[in-house]
Amino acid sequence: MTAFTVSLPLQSFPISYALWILPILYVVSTVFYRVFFHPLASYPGPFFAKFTELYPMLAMVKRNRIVWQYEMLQKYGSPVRVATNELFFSDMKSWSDIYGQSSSPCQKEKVFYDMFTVTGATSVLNERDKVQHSRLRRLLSHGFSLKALLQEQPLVQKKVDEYINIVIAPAAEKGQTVDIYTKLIEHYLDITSYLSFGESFDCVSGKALVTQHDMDQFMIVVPTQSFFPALRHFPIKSIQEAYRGLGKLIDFSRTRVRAFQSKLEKEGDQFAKGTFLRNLVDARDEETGGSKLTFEELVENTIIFLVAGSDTTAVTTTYVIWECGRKPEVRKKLVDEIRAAFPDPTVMPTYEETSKLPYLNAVIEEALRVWGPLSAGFPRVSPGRIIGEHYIPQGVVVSTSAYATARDPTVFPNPHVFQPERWLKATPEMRNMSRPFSYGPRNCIGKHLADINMNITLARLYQLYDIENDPSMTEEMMAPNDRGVTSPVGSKLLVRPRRAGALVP
Ligand code: HEM
Repeated sequence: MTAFTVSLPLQSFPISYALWILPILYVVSTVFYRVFFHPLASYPGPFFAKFTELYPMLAMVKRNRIVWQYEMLQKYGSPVRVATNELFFSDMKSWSDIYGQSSSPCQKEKVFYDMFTVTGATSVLNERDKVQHSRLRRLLSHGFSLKALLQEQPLVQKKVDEYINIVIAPAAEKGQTVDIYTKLIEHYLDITSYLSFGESFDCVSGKALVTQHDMDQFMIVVPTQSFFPALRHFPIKSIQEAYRGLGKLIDFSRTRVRAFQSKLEKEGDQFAKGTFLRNLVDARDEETGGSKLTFEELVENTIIFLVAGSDTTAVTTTYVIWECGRKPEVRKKLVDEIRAAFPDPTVMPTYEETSKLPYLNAVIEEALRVWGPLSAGFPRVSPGRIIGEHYIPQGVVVSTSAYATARDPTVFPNPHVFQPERWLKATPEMRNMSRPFSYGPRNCIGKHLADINMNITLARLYQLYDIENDPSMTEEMMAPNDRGVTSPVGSKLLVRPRRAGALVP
Protein backbone atom coordinates (compact mmCIF):
# COMPACT_ATOMS: atom_id res chain seq x y z
CA MET A 1 0.00 0.00 0.00
CA THR A 2 2.80 2.34 1.00
CA ALA A 3 4.78 1.32 -2.08
CA PHE A 4 1.75 2.15 -4.29
CA THR A 5 1.21 5.66 -2.86
CA VAL A 6 4.91 6.47 -3.24
CA SER A 7 5.21 5.10 -6.76
CA LEU A 8 2.03 6.76 -8.13
CA PRO A 9 3.47 10.27 -8.40
CA LEU A 10 6.68 8.83 -9.87
CA GLN A 11 4.74 6.92 -12.56
CA SER A 12 2.43 9.82 -13.41
CA PHE A 13 5.19 12.43 -13.25
CA PRO A 14 6.54 11.86 -16.79
CA ILE A 15 3.02 12.00 -18.32
CA SER A 16 1.98 15.25 -16.66
CA TYR A 17 5.41 16.62 -17.41
CA ALA A 18 4.98 15.69 -21.06
CA LEU A 19 1.59 17.42 -21.12
CA TRP A 20 3.43 20.66 -20.34
CA ILE A 21 6.62 20.10 -22.18
CA LEU A 22 5.17 19.03 -25.54
CA PRO A 23 3.17 22.21 -26.22
CA ILE A 24 6.12 24.31 -25.06
CA LEU A 25 8.43 22.36 -27.37
CA TYR A 26 5.95 22.81 -30.21
CA VAL A 27 5.73 26.59 -29.68
CA VAL A 28 9.51 26.99 -29.27
CA SER A 29 10.30 24.88 -32.34
CA THR A 30 7.64 26.70 -34.41
CA VAL A 31 9.04 30.10 -33.40
CA PHE A 32 12.56 28.83 -34.04
CA TYR A 33 11.58 27.54 -37.50
CA ARG A 34 9.71 30.74 -38.44
CA VAL A 35 12.54 33.00 -37.30
CA PHE A 36 15.50 31.02 -38.74
CA PHE A 37 14.38 28.49 -41.38
CA HIS A 38 11.10 29.76 -42.89
CA PRO A 39 11.45 30.64 -46.63
CA LEU A 40 10.91 34.30 -45.65
CA ALA A 41 13.44 34.16 -42.77
CA SER A 42 15.96 36.38 -44.53
CA TYR A 43 13.52 39.24 -45.24
CA PRO A 44 13.72 42.28 -42.97
CA GLY A 45 10.83 43.27 -40.73
CA PRO A 46 9.88 43.68 -37.09
CA PHE A 47 10.91 40.73 -34.89
CA PHE A 48 7.41 39.67 -33.77
CA ALA A 49 6.25 39.70 -37.41
CA LYS A 50 8.51 36.71 -38.05
CA PHE A 51 6.31 34.36 -36.02
CA THR A 52 2.93 36.09 -35.51
CA GLU A 53 0.11 37.71 -37.50
CA LEU A 54 -0.12 40.39 -34.83
CA TYR A 55 0.80 43.51 -36.80
CA PRO A 56 -1.65 43.29 -39.73
CA MET A 57 -4.46 42.41 -37.30
CA LEU A 58 -3.61 45.33 -35.02
CA ALA A 59 -3.48 47.74 -37.99
CA MET A 60 -6.91 46.52 -39.11
CA VAL A 61 -8.37 47.03 -35.64
CA LYS A 62 -6.69 50.45 -35.27
CA ARG A 63 -7.89 51.42 -38.77
CA ASN A 64 -4.48 52.68 -39.80
CA ARG A 65 -3.43 50.02 -42.34
CA ILE A 66 -2.23 52.40 -45.04
CA VAL A 67 -0.03 54.53 -42.78
CA TRP A 68 1.31 51.49 -40.94
CA GLN A 69 2.17 49.73 -44.25
CA TYR A 70 3.95 52.89 -45.37
CA GLU A 71 5.91 53.16 -42.12
CA MET A 72 7.00 49.51 -42.38
CA LEU A 73 8.25 50.05 -45.93
CA GLN A 74 10.02 53.27 -44.94
CA LYS A 75 11.75 51.58 -42.04
CA TYR A 76 12.71 48.21 -43.55
CA GLY A 77 12.62 48.81 -47.32
CA SER A 78 10.81 46.78 -49.99
CA PRO A 79 9.92 43.97 -49.54
CA VAL A 80 9.23 43.91 -45.82
CA ARG A 81 8.04 40.84 -43.88
CA VAL A 82 5.02 41.99 -41.87
CA ALA A 83 3.74 38.59 -40.73
CA THR A 84 4.95 34.99 -40.78
CA ASN A 85 3.83 34.50 -44.34
CA GLU A 86 3.29 38.02 -45.70
CA LEU A 87 5.38 40.58 -47.61
CA PHE A 88 4.70 44.18 -48.66
CA PHE A 89 6.31 45.76 -51.71
CA SER A 90 6.64 49.35 -52.91
CA ASP A 91 8.65 49.09 -56.15
CA MET A 92 7.34 49.69 -59.64
CA LYS A 93 7.95 46.17 -60.93
CA SER A 94 5.89 44.61 -58.13
CA TRP A 95 2.77 46.28 -59.58
CA SER A 96 2.96 44.22 -62.76
CA ASP A 97 4.36 41.09 -61.07
CA ILE A 98 1.58 40.93 -58.46
CA TYR A 99 -1.42 42.49 -60.22
CA GLY A 100 -0.61 42.21 -63.93
CA GLN A 101 -2.02 39.86 -66.59
CA SER A 102 -0.43 36.41 -66.30
CA SER A 103 -1.12 32.75 -67.10
CA SER A 104 -0.40 31.98 -63.42
CA PRO A 105 -1.67 35.11 -61.65
CA CYS A 106 -1.36 35.97 -57.98
CA GLN A 107 -4.93 35.24 -56.86
CA LYS A 108 -6.87 37.34 -54.37
CA GLU A 109 -6.27 36.19 -50.79
CA LYS A 110 -9.17 34.10 -49.46
CA VAL A 111 -9.62 35.27 -45.86
CA PHE A 112 -9.57 38.96 -46.79
CA TYR A 113 -11.90 38.76 -49.80
CA ASP A 114 -14.33 36.27 -48.24
CA MET A 115 -15.20 39.09 -45.86
CA PHE A 116 -16.82 41.00 -48.70
CA THR A 117 -19.99 39.13 -49.43
CA VAL A 118 -23.42 40.25 -48.32
CA THR A 119 -25.62 37.39 -49.50
CA GLY A 120 -22.98 34.63 -49.60
CA ALA A 121 -22.82 34.73 -53.44
CA THR A 122 -19.65 35.77 -55.21
CA SER A 123 -19.29 39.09 -56.97
CA VAL A 124 -16.80 40.49 -59.45
CA LEU A 125 -14.91 41.91 -56.43
CA ASN A 126 -14.41 38.72 -54.42
CA GLU A 127 -14.38 35.95 -57.07
CA ARG A 128 -10.91 34.42 -56.83
CA ASP A 129 -10.96 31.93 -59.66
CA LYS A 130 -9.40 33.39 -62.82
CA VAL A 131 -11.86 31.79 -65.28
CA GLN A 132 -14.96 32.68 -63.24
CA HIS A 133 -13.71 36.23 -62.68
CA SER A 134 -13.00 36.74 -66.39
CA ARG A 135 -16.54 35.57 -67.12
CA LEU A 136 -18.02 38.12 -64.67
CA ARG A 137 -15.77 40.87 -65.99
CA ARG A 138 -16.79 40.12 -69.60
CA LEU A 139 -20.47 40.16 -68.64
CA LEU A 140 -20.07 43.54 -66.94
CA SER A 141 -17.60 45.29 -69.20
CA HIS A 142 -20.08 46.69 -71.72
CA GLY A 143 -22.10 48.53 -69.03
CA PHE A 144 -18.97 50.13 -67.57
CA SER A 145 -17.48 51.26 -70.89
CA LEU A 146 -17.08 55.00 -71.39
CA LYS A 147 -19.39 54.86 -74.42
CA ALA A 148 -22.21 53.16 -72.51
CA LEU A 149 -21.83 55.43 -69.48
CA LEU A 150 -21.87 58.60 -71.56
CA GLN A 151 -25.36 57.67 -72.73
CA GLU A 152 -26.40 58.13 -69.10
CA GLN A 153 -24.68 61.51 -68.82
CA PRO A 154 -27.98 63.50 -68.72
CA LEU A 155 -28.94 61.56 -65.58
CA VAL A 156 -25.60 62.43 -63.94
CA GLN A 157 -26.02 66.10 -64.88
CA LYS A 158 -29.57 66.15 -63.50
CA LYS A 159 -28.38 64.65 -60.22
CA VAL A 160 -25.51 67.16 -59.99
CA ASP A 161 -27.96 70.08 -60.29
CA GLU A 162 -30.26 68.42 -57.76
CA TYR A 163 -27.33 68.13 -55.32
CA ILE A 164 -26.37 71.76 -55.85
CA ASN A 165 -29.94 73.08 -55.59
CA ILE A 166 -30.74 71.12 -52.44
CA VAL A 167 -27.41 71.19 -50.58
CA ILE A 168 -25.26 74.09 -51.80
CA ALA A 169 -27.67 76.82 -52.97
CA PRO A 170 -29.64 77.22 -49.70
CA ALA A 171 -26.41 77.40 -47.64
CA ALA A 172 -24.99 80.01 -50.02
CA GLU A 173 -28.22 82.01 -49.93
CA LYS A 174 -28.30 82.11 -46.12
CA GLY A 175 -24.52 82.44 -45.67
CA GLN A 176 -24.49 79.15 -43.77
CA THR A 177 -21.98 76.36 -43.30
CA VAL A 178 -22.78 72.94 -44.79
CA ASP A 179 -21.27 69.45 -44.47
CA ILE A 180 -20.30 68.60 -48.02
CA TYR A 181 -18.96 65.05 -47.39
CA THR A 182 -22.04 63.17 -46.15
CA LYS A 183 -24.22 64.70 -48.82
CA LEU A 184 -21.66 63.78 -51.50
CA ILE A 185 -21.94 60.11 -50.52
CA GLU A 186 -25.71 60.42 -50.92
CA HIS A 187 -25.26 62.20 -54.25
CA TYR A 188 -23.08 59.45 -55.73
CA LEU A 189 -25.32 56.80 -54.20
CA ASP A 190 -28.27 58.37 -56.01
CA ILE A 191 -26.40 58.07 -59.33
CA THR A 192 -25.01 54.57 -58.77
CA SER A 193 -28.36 53.21 -57.52
CA TYR A 194 -30.06 54.54 -60.66
CA LEU A 195 -27.41 53.02 -62.91
CA SER A 196 -27.65 49.76 -60.99
CA PHE A 197 -31.43 49.33 -60.70
CA GLY A 198 -33.05 51.83 -63.02
CA GLU A 199 -34.42 53.51 -59.86
CA SER A 200 -32.50 56.04 -57.77
CA PHE A 201 -32.46 55.84 -53.96
CA ASP A 202 -33.08 59.62 -54.07
CA CYS A 203 -31.25 60.21 -50.78
CA VAL A 204 -30.39 63.85 -51.53
CA SER A 205 -34.00 64.81 -52.16
CA GLY A 206 -35.07 63.06 -48.97
CA LYS A 207 -37.11 60.25 -50.58
CA ALA A 208 -34.37 57.83 -49.47
CA LEU A 209 -35.58 54.35 -50.45
CA VAL A 210 -32.35 53.15 -48.84
CA THR A 211 -30.37 55.67 -46.79
CA GLN A 212 -26.66 56.33 -46.69
CA HIS A 213 -26.85 55.15 -43.07
CA ASP A 214 -28.20 51.76 -44.23
CA MET A 215 -25.32 51.54 -46.71
CA ASP A 216 -22.81 52.33 -44.00
CA GLN A 217 -23.85 49.18 -42.16
CA PHE A 218 -22.14 47.16 -44.88
CA MET A 219 -18.70 48.20 -43.65
CA ILE A 220 -19.67 47.68 -40.00
CA VAL A 221 -21.28 44.26 -40.26
CA VAL A 222 -20.10 42.49 -43.39
CA PRO A 223 -16.34 42.11 -42.67
CA THR A 224 -16.98 41.16 -39.03
CA GLN A 225 -19.70 38.57 -39.67
CA SER A 226 -17.37 36.38 -41.73
CA PHE A 227 -15.32 35.80 -38.54
CA PHE A 228 -18.27 35.81 -36.11
CA PRO A 229 -21.32 34.40 -37.90
CA ALA A 230 -23.18 34.52 -34.55
CA LEU A 231 -22.81 38.31 -34.51
CA ARG A 232 -26.35 38.86 -35.76
CA HIS A 233 -27.76 37.24 -32.61
CA PHE A 234 -25.98 39.63 -30.21
CA PRO A 235 -28.65 41.57 -28.31
CA ILE A 236 -26.75 44.85 -28.73
CA LYS A 237 -28.76 47.77 -30.08
CA SER A 238 -26.14 49.09 -32.53
CA ILE A 239 -25.51 45.61 -33.99
CA GLN A 240 -29.21 44.92 -34.39
CA GLU A 241 -29.63 48.33 -36.02
CA ALA A 242 -26.74 47.58 -38.40
CA TYR A 243 -28.34 44.29 -39.43
CA ARG A 244 -31.68 46.04 -39.98
CA GLY A 245 -29.95 48.54 -42.32
CA LEU A 246 -28.17 45.78 -44.21
CA GLY A 247 -31.40 43.76 -44.40
CA LYS A 248 -33.15 46.77 -45.94
CA LEU A 249 -30.44 47.03 -48.59
CA ILE A 250 -30.62 43.31 -49.42
CA ASP A 251 -34.45 43.33 -49.51
CA PHE A 252 -34.42 46.36 -51.77
CA SER A 253 -31.91 44.75 -54.14
CA ARG A 254 -33.81 41.44 -54.26
CA THR A 255 -37.13 43.16 -54.91
CA ARG A 256 -35.64 45.36 -57.62
CA VAL A 257 -33.87 42.49 -59.36
CA ARG A 258 -37.05 40.35 -59.29
CA ALA A 259 -39.23 43.22 -60.57
CA PHE A 260 -36.66 43.98 -63.23
CA GLN A 261 -36.59 40.41 -64.49
CA SER A 262 -40.37 40.12 -64.70
CA LYS A 263 -40.71 43.52 -66.41
CA LEU A 264 -38.15 42.43 -68.95
CA GLU A 265 -40.14 39.25 -69.64
CA LYS A 266 -43.44 41.16 -70.03
CA GLU A 267 -42.33 44.30 -71.83
CA GLY A 268 -39.44 43.06 -73.92
CA ASP A 269 -36.06 44.69 -74.22
CA GLN A 270 -36.92 48.36 -74.66
CA PHE A 271 -36.60 49.65 -71.10
CA ALA A 272 -33.84 50.73 -68.68
CA LYS A 273 -31.32 50.21 -71.46
CA GLY A 274 -28.30 51.91 -69.88
CA THR A 275 -28.50 50.32 -66.43
CA PHE A 276 -25.91 47.88 -65.12
CA LEU A 277 -28.67 45.50 -64.11
CA ARG A 278 -30.04 45.47 -67.62
CA ASN A 279 -26.63 44.51 -68.97
CA LEU A 280 -26.21 41.93 -66.24
CA VAL A 281 -29.64 40.34 -66.67
CA ASP A 282 -29.23 40.17 -70.43
CA ALA A 283 -25.59 39.26 -70.57
CA ARG A 284 -24.58 35.83 -71.83
CA ASP A 285 -21.00 34.72 -71.76
CA GLU A 286 -20.31 32.90 -75.01
CA GLU A 287 -16.95 31.61 -73.78
CA THR A 288 -18.70 29.64 -71.03
CA GLY A 289 -21.49 28.24 -73.24
CA GLY A 290 -23.85 31.24 -73.04
CA SER A 291 -24.05 31.17 -69.24
CA LYS A 292 -26.04 33.89 -67.43
CA LEU A 293 -25.71 35.29 -63.91
CA THR A 294 -27.82 33.62 -61.23
CA PHE A 295 -30.36 35.64 -59.20
CA GLU A 296 -28.05 35.77 -56.16
CA GLU A 297 -25.09 36.84 -58.33
CA LEU A 298 -27.21 39.67 -59.72
CA VAL A 299 -28.17 40.84 -56.22
CA GLU A 300 -24.63 40.56 -54.83
CA ASN A 301 -23.02 42.42 -57.74
CA THR A 302 -25.48 45.32 -57.68
CA ILE A 303 -24.88 45.75 -53.94
CA ILE A 304 -21.11 45.73 -54.51
CA PHE A 305 -21.45 48.53 -57.10
CA LEU A 306 -23.28 50.67 -54.55
CA VAL A 307 -20.67 50.03 -51.87
CA ALA A 308 -17.64 50.41 -54.16
CA GLY A 309 -18.99 53.36 -56.12
CA SER A 310 -20.33 55.92 -53.67
CA ASP A 311 -17.98 56.37 -50.70
CA THR A 312 -14.81 56.15 -52.83
CA THR A 313 -15.93 58.88 -55.21
CA ALA A 314 -17.30 61.04 -52.39
CA VAL A 315 -14.04 60.82 -50.42
CA THR A 316 -11.96 61.88 -53.44
CA THR A 317 -14.27 64.81 -54.26
CA THR A 318 -14.22 65.86 -50.61
CA TYR A 319 -10.42 65.95 -50.48
CA VAL A 320 -10.31 68.02 -53.71
CA ILE A 321 -12.58 70.59 -52.04
CA TRP A 322 -10.58 70.45 -48.78
CA GLU A 323 -7.27 71.02 -50.58
CA CYS A 324 -8.72 73.84 -52.70
CA GLY A 325 -10.13 75.36 -49.53
CA ARG A 326 -6.77 75.50 -47.80
CA LYS A 327 -4.74 76.43 -50.89
CA PRO A 328 -6.31 79.58 -52.38
CA GLU A 329 -3.75 79.62 -55.23
CA VAL A 330 -4.90 76.13 -56.34
CA ARG A 331 -8.56 77.14 -56.02
CA LYS A 332 -7.99 80.28 -58.08
CA LYS A 333 -6.34 78.38 -60.95
CA LEU A 334 -9.10 75.77 -60.91
CA VAL A 335 -11.93 78.28 -60.76
CA ASP A 336 -10.37 80.42 -63.51
CA GLU A 337 -10.01 77.43 -65.80
CA ILE A 338 -13.55 76.19 -65.21
CA ARG A 339 -15.22 79.59 -65.55
CA ALA A 340 -13.27 80.39 -68.72
CA ALA A 341 -14.45 77.09 -70.23
CA PHE A 342 -18.05 77.47 -69.01
CA PRO A 343 -18.80 81.21 -68.71
CA ASP A 344 -22.56 80.80 -69.05
CA PRO A 345 -24.04 79.50 -65.76
CA THR A 346 -27.09 78.17 -67.60
CA VAL A 347 -24.86 75.76 -69.53
CA MET A 348 -24.05 72.52 -67.71
CA PRO A 349 -20.51 71.17 -68.31
CA THR A 350 -20.24 67.82 -70.10
CA TYR A 351 -17.71 65.10 -69.38
CA GLU A 352 -16.27 65.36 -72.90
CA GLU A 353 -15.48 69.06 -72.24
CA THR A 354 -14.26 68.72 -68.65
CA SER A 355 -11.95 65.84 -69.54
CA LYS A 356 -10.00 68.35 -71.66
CA LEU A 357 -9.39 70.79 -68.77
CA PRO A 358 -5.76 70.17 -67.74
CA TYR A 359 -5.87 71.76 -64.30
CA LEU A 360 -9.15 70.16 -63.20
CA ASN A 361 -7.79 66.75 -64.15
CA ALA A 362 -4.44 67.48 -62.48
CA VAL A 363 -6.25 68.42 -59.25
CA ILE A 364 -8.23 65.16 -59.31
CA GLU A 365 -5.10 63.08 -60.10
CA GLU A 366 -3.27 64.71 -57.22
CA ALA A 367 -6.16 64.16 -54.79
CA LEU A 368 -6.18 60.47 -55.80
CA ARG A 369 -2.40 60.28 -55.34
CA VAL A 370 -2.35 61.88 -51.90
CA TRP A 371 -5.76 60.84 -50.56
CA GLY A 372 -6.71 57.79 -52.67
CA PRO A 373 -9.60 56.09 -50.83
CA LEU A 374 -8.35 52.55 -51.60
CA SER A 375 -4.60 52.84 -51.33
CA ALA A 376 -3.76 50.02 -48.92
CA GLY A 377 -1.97 47.01 -50.39
CA PHE A 378 -4.58 44.54 -51.70
CA PRO A 379 -3.50 41.02 -50.69
CA ARG A 380 -2.71 38.41 -53.32
CA VAL A 381 -1.17 34.93 -53.03
CA SER A 382 2.05 34.09 -54.84
CA PRO A 383 1.76 31.06 -57.14
CA GLY A 384 5.58 30.66 -56.77
CA ARG A 385 7.21 33.28 -58.98
CA ILE A 386 9.60 36.19 -59.23
CA ILE A 387 8.17 39.37 -57.72
CA GLY A 388 10.32 42.48 -57.96
CA GLU A 389 13.83 41.11 -57.61
CA HIS A 390 12.98 38.00 -55.56
CA TYR A 391 11.59 34.50 -56.03
CA ILE A 392 8.56 34.36 -53.74
CA PRO A 393 7.44 30.81 -52.85
CA GLN A 394 3.91 29.56 -53.46
CA GLY A 395 1.37 30.53 -50.80
CA VAL A 396 3.11 33.69 -49.56
CA VAL A 397 0.71 36.66 -49.23
CA VAL A 398 2.01 39.65 -51.20
CA SER A 399 0.81 43.18 -51.92
CA THR A 400 2.00 46.50 -53.28
CA SER A 401 1.15 49.55 -51.20
CA ALA A 402 -0.38 52.16 -53.51
CA TYR A 403 0.06 54.72 -50.73
CA ALA A 404 3.82 54.04 -50.61
CA THR A 405 4.49 53.93 -54.37
CA ALA A 406 2.60 57.22 -54.77
CA ARG A 407 5.00 58.73 -52.22
CA ASP A 408 8.26 57.64 -53.80
CA PRO A 409 10.34 60.84 -53.56
CA THR A 410 12.41 59.97 -56.63
CA VAL A 411 9.24 60.11 -58.74
CA PHE A 412 7.21 62.63 -56.71
CA PRO A 413 9.48 65.30 -55.17
CA ASN A 414 7.96 66.61 -51.89
CA PRO A 415 5.67 63.58 -51.95
CA HIS A 416 3.47 64.65 -49.03
CA VAL A 417 2.68 68.04 -50.54
CA PHE A 418 -0.50 68.49 -52.61
CA GLN A 419 0.84 69.92 -55.89
CA PRO A 420 -1.51 69.48 -58.88
CA GLU A 421 1.05 71.20 -61.15
CA ARG A 422 3.19 68.05 -61.14
CA TRP A 423 0.52 66.31 -63.28
CA LEU A 424 0.68 68.98 -65.99
CA LYS A 425 3.93 67.35 -67.12
CA ALA A 426 3.20 63.77 -66.08
CA THR A 427 5.94 61.25 -66.82
CA PRO A 428 5.37 57.51 -67.47
CA GLU A 429 7.02 56.80 -64.06
CA MET A 430 4.43 58.97 -62.31
CA ARG A 431 1.58 57.06 -63.98
CA ASN A 432 3.25 53.75 -63.09
CA MET A 433 3.69 54.66 -59.43
CA SER A 434 0.38 56.41 -58.70
CA ARG A 435 -2.23 53.65 -59.08
CA PRO A 436 -5.34 54.73 -57.19
CA PHE A 437 -7.51 52.39 -59.30
CA SER A 438 -5.03 49.49 -59.01
CA TYR A 439 -3.66 47.68 -62.05
CA GLY A 440 -4.26 44.75 -64.39
CA PRO A 441 -7.27 42.50 -64.87
CA ARG A 442 -8.54 43.18 -61.32
CA ASN A 443 -8.27 46.95 -61.52
CA CYS A 444 -11.28 49.18 -60.84
CA ILE A 445 -14.12 48.43 -63.24
CA GLY A 446 -15.84 51.69 -62.24
CA LYS A 447 -13.03 54.10 -63.15
CA HIS A 448 -14.92 55.73 -66.04
CA LEU A 449 -17.97 56.24 -63.86
CA ALA A 450 -15.85 57.77 -61.10
CA ASP A 451 -14.20 60.10 -63.66
CA ILE A 452 -17.53 61.22 -65.14
CA ASN A 453 -19.08 61.77 -61.70
CA MET A 454 -16.16 63.73 -60.25
CA ASN A 455 -15.49 65.84 -63.35
CA ILE A 456 -19.07 67.00 -63.78
CA THR A 457 -19.74 67.51 -60.06
CA LEU A 458 -16.58 69.54 -59.45
CA ALA A 459 -16.84 71.57 -62.67
CA ARG A 460 -20.45 72.52 -61.94
CA LEU A 461 -19.72 73.34 -58.28
CA TYR A 462 -16.83 75.70 -59.07
CA GLN A 463 -18.57 77.12 -62.13
CA LEU A 464 -21.35 78.39 -59.87
CA TYR A 465 -19.85 78.74 -56.39
CA ASP A 466 -16.84 79.92 -54.45
CA ILE A 467 -16.22 77.45 -51.67
CA GLU A 468 -14.20 78.04 -48.50
CA ASN A 469 -13.43 75.57 -45.73
CA ASP A 470 -15.14 76.43 -42.46
CA PRO A 471 -12.46 77.68 -40.01
CA SER A 472 -13.49 74.95 -37.53
CA MET A 473 -12.07 72.29 -39.90
CA THR A 474 -8.63 71.03 -38.84
CA GLU A 475 -6.02 68.76 -40.37
CA GLU A 476 -6.64 66.25 -37.57
CA MET A 477 -10.32 66.01 -38.57
CA MET A 478 -9.31 65.29 -42.18
CA ALA A 479 -6.71 62.63 -41.30
CA PRO A 480 -7.39 59.35 -43.11
CA ASN A 481 -9.40 56.75 -41.22
CA ASP A 482 -9.15 53.32 -42.82
CA ARG A 483 -12.60 51.68 -42.64
CA GLY A 484 -11.94 49.66 -45.80
CA VAL A 485 -12.49 52.86 -47.76
CA THR A 486 -10.24 55.56 -46.31
CA SER A 487 -12.29 58.56 -45.28
CA PRO A 488 -11.78 61.67 -43.10
CA VAL A 489 -11.66 60.65 -39.45
CA GLY A 490 -14.05 63.48 -38.56
CA SER A 491 -16.58 62.08 -41.11
CA LYS A 492 -17.40 65.56 -42.37
CA LEU A 493 -16.10 68.56 -44.28
CA LEU A 494 -17.80 71.79 -43.29
CA VAL A 495 -17.63 74.43 -46.03
CA ARG A 496 -19.05 77.88 -46.74
CA PRO A 497 -20.34 78.18 -50.28
CA ARG A 498 -20.95 81.63 -51.82
CA ARG A 499 -22.32 82.51 -55.25
CA ALA A 500 -19.53 82.79 -57.85
CA GLY A 501 -17.60 86.04 -57.50
CA ALA A 502 -18.56 86.67 -53.87
CA LEU A 503 -15.10 85.60 -52.70
CA VAL A 504 -11.84 87.01 -53.95
CA PRO A 505 -9.86 83.79 -54.50
C1 HEM B 1 -12.51 57.41 -56.92
C2 HEM B 1 -13.22 56.32 -57.03
C3 HEM B 1 -12.72 54.91 -57.01
C4 HEM B 1 -11.49 54.40 -56.64
C5 HEM B 1 -10.27 55.18 -56.16
C6 HEM B 1 -11.54 52.97 -56.82
C7 HEM B 1 -10.48 52.11 -56.59
C8 HEM B 1 -10.53 50.73 -56.77
C9 HEM B 1 -9.42 49.82 -56.50
C10 HEM B 1 -8.06 50.24 -55.96
C11 HEM B 1 -9.85 48.57 -56.80
C12 HEM B 1 -9.05 47.26 -56.64
C13 HEM B 1 -9.46 46.58 -55.36
C14 HEM B 1 -8.86 45.19 -55.17
O1 HEM B 1 -7.85 44.85 -55.76
O2 HEM B 1 -9.43 44.46 -54.37
C15 HEM B 1 -11.22 48.66 -57.25
C16 HEM B 1 -11.99 47.59 -57.66
C17 HEM B 1 -13.33 47.69 -57.99
N1 HEM B 1 -14.07 48.85 -58.10
FE1 HEM B 1 -13.42 50.73 -57.80
N2 HEM B 1 -12.80 52.63 -57.27
C18 HEM B 1 -13.54 53.78 -57.42
C19 HEM B 1 -14.84 53.87 -57.91
C20 HEM B 1 -15.62 52.81 -58.31
C21 HEM B 1 -16.95 52.92 -58.86
C22 HEM B 1 -17.67 54.23 -59.18
C23 HEM B 1 -17.42 51.63 -59.05
C24 HEM B 1 -18.73 51.13 -59.58
C25 HEM B 1 -19.88 51.66 -59.47
C26 HEM B 1 -16.36 50.73 -58.63
C27 HEM B 1 -16.43 49.35 -58.66
C28 HEM B 1 -15.37 48.49 -58.43
C29 HEM B 1 -15.45 47.04 -58.55
C30 HEM B 1 -16.71 46.24 -58.90
C31 HEM B 1 -14.17 46.53 -58.28
C32 HEM B 1 -13.71 45.06 -58.32
C33 HEM B 1 -13.13 44.78 -59.71
C34 HEM B 1 -12.56 43.38 -59.90
O3 HEM B 1 -12.08 42.76 -58.94
O4 HEM B 1 -12.59 42.91 -61.05
N3 HEM B 1 -15.28 51.48 -58.19
N4 HEM B 1 -11.61 49.99 -57.22
